[in-house]
Amino acid sequence: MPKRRVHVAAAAIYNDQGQVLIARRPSIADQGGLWEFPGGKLEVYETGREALKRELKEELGIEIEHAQPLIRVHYEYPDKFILLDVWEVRQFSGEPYGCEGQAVRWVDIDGLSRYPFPPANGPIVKAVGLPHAYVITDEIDDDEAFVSTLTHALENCNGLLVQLRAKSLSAERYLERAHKALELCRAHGARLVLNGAPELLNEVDADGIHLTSKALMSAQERTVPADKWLSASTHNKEQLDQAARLGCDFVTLSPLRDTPSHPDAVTIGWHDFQQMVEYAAMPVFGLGGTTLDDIDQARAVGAQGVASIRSFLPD
Ligand SMILES: Nc1nc2c([nH]c(=O)n2[C@@H]2O[C@H](COP(=O)(O)OP(=O)(O)OP(=O)(O)O)[C@@H](O)[C@H]2O)c(=O)[nH]1
Ligand SMILES: [Mg+2]
Repeated sequence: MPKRRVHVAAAAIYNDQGQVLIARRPSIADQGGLWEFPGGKLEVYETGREALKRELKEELGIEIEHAQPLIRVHYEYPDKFILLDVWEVRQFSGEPYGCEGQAVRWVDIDGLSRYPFPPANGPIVKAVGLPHAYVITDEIDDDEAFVSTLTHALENCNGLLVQLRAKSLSAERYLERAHKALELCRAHGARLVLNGAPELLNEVDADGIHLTSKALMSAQERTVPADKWLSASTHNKEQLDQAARLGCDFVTLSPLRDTPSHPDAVTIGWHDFQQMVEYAAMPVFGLGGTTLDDIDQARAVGAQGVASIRSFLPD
C-alpha cells in the first residue's frame, strides 16, 4: 500500500521574553511522549494558515493575530510522508494552556535542543534559533574601517547573524579580526560564524563555521561540534544534498538575483529559488543582489531570510 501523505500546520509561538512554547504529545498518540510544536493536520478544505488558526484554538485556547511562514519540512516516516508547514507566531490573544490535557512549556531557545522531538523536527529547531537577517562582511583591509562598518550594521539591525569573510587577510590578521568581530557581536546580541576551517573554533569561541561551496564539496564529514553551527554556500541541488549529508545547520543559496560581485554566475530567480528551498532539508538564506527589504518575500517562499554584503554597508 502506498504511504499516506500528511500535511501538518504547526507553530513556533514566542512570548515577550523570546521563549518558545512547546507541548508534549499524549503518550497514546503517534510519537507519544515526545515534545512538539503545537498544531495538527489540515482538513481537506483548509489552507495551512486556516488549519493553524483552528488547531491553536483547539489545542491551546489562543487566537492567532499574525503568523509568518518559518519553514516547511518534508520527512518520510515508516508509515507516511509528512509535510510540516511551520509558522512563526508572535501576536496572539489569550493565555495558552493544554486544552487537551497535554503538558505545555515556555522554553528558552538555547534550551530547545535538550527536549526530545520527533525525528522530522531537526530543521525546525534550527530555524527557530536563527535570525532572519544575515550580514556577510565585505573585504575591508583597514581595521578601523572594518569596526565602524560592522558596528553600523549591528546598530541598524537587531539580532543579526554575521559571517566574517575576509579572504584577503593573512591567517594571523583573520584571527585578530575574528576576536574583534566576536566582541562586537556579543555586545550587540548578534551571532558570528567564521568563513574558514573548522579548526578556527579552537582559537575563537564563535557560534560556528561557514564553508565555501568548494570546501563543502570536498568535506568528508562534519568536524564542527553539535553545539556550534555549520553552514555552507550552495548554488544548486547537488550542493544542497552534500550540505544535508554533512549535517549543515543552514545554508546560503545564491545568486538569487544578478549581482555585480559574480557577473558570470547564472541567476536563480524567485521561481527556482522557491523550488530549491522547498527541496532543501535545512533553513536557507537567499543571497545575491538581495537587501533587507527582501526578507518578507524570501520568507513568503519558505526561506529563513536574506543574506547580504552590500545592503548593510553605510550609505
Ligand atoms: N503538531 C505537530 N506534529 C508533528 C510535529 N513533528 C512531527 O513529526 N509531527 C507529526 O505530525 C503528525 C500530525 O500531528 P497531530 O497528531 O498533531 O495531528 P492532529 O492535531 O490533527 O491530531 P489528530 O490526529 O488526533 O486529529 C503526527 O504524525 C506527528 O507525529 C510537531 O512538531 N508538531
Ligand atoms: Mg496536534
